Amino acid sequence: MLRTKVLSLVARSGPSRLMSTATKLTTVEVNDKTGIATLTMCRAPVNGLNLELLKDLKTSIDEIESNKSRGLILTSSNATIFSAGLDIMEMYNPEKERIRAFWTQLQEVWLSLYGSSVPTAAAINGHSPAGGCLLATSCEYRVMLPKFTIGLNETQLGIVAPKWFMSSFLSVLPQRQAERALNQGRMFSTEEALQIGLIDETATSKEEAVEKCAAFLGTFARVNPLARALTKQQFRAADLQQLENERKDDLEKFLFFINQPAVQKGLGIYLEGLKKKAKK
Ligand SMILES: CCCCC/C=C/C(=O)SCCNC(=O)CCNC(=O)[C@H](O)C(C)(C)COP(=O)(O)OP(=O)(O)OC[C@H]1O[C@@H](n2cnc3c(N)ncnc32)[C@H](O)[C@@H]1OP(=O)(O)O
Repeated sequence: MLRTKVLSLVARSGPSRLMSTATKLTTVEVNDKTGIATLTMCRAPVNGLNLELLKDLKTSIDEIESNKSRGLILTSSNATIFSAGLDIMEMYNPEKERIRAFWTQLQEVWLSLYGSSVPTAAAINGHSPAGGCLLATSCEYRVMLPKFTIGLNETQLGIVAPKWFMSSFLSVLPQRQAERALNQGRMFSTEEALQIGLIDETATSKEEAVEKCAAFLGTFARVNPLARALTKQQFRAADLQQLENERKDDLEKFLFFINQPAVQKGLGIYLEGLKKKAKK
């Protein structure tokens, strides 16, 4: 399943250029006028975060970082789903080595995105549960389309969001709201998310969401990039350092938890429910 990723400038058309195509689980397009990179997740059917998509995300974020883009907009090629979160198939009856690689890669993606020196925004053009919400809340700004849902619903699956998922959530919501939402595994509608402050703006189309994200990123045009990046990173340093310090421990805790028979049983039932719903 491992593939080689070719990183190069592969196409130039109009005002934007495609930076990476490679495996096609992510694409990166840079607007030549604004210098803003749009990172699009494109793993059918629901942008489930499996090992390969996580690898592509990490490579693309690093690429955007090293190309000194003026900003990063994260979005999805799916018309109704931003990301369905972690691919549950990675965690259900897992293969020993692969699940280690999977969790390690998820940690890598979070460290890169949450700690990115480039300003970040999410154009949330579809549902965004759990890991999808983690990606969105790791960005600095969120614009969402109506009639979708976002939240950390882990407790609904009988699993527990790790500390660093909470860190991203807490960088957006006040502690009281975050704690209640996580305990309930609550999914917010677009309108509710706006009201509570989980998202910053709404938009009626993906194009408008991307434009609004670009306008937010444009507010940094006159700010010294180094000063801005260091300020952002200082705000996030404690959260990032905590995971850096506890990475091995976090992995072992995850493995222990996910391999509990009761957790496996719960995931099996949840998956069954998803599949039944999809067939209807
Ligand atoms: C112990 C450590 C905890 C770690 C923290 C965990 C974080 C996570 O991210 S766990 C994953 C949580 N995600 C969810 O609960 C989302 C579940 N999915 C949905 O709610 C919906 O699928 C949807 C709202 C995202 C999209 O709905 P819809 O457009 O109606 O699509 P379908 O439900 O019909 O799904 C199509 C297809 O995709 C499969 N699928 C959906 N989500 C996942 C997923 N997260 N992982 C794996 N597979 C998923 C679904 O089963 C359907 O499959 P088929 O039946 O084979 O078509």
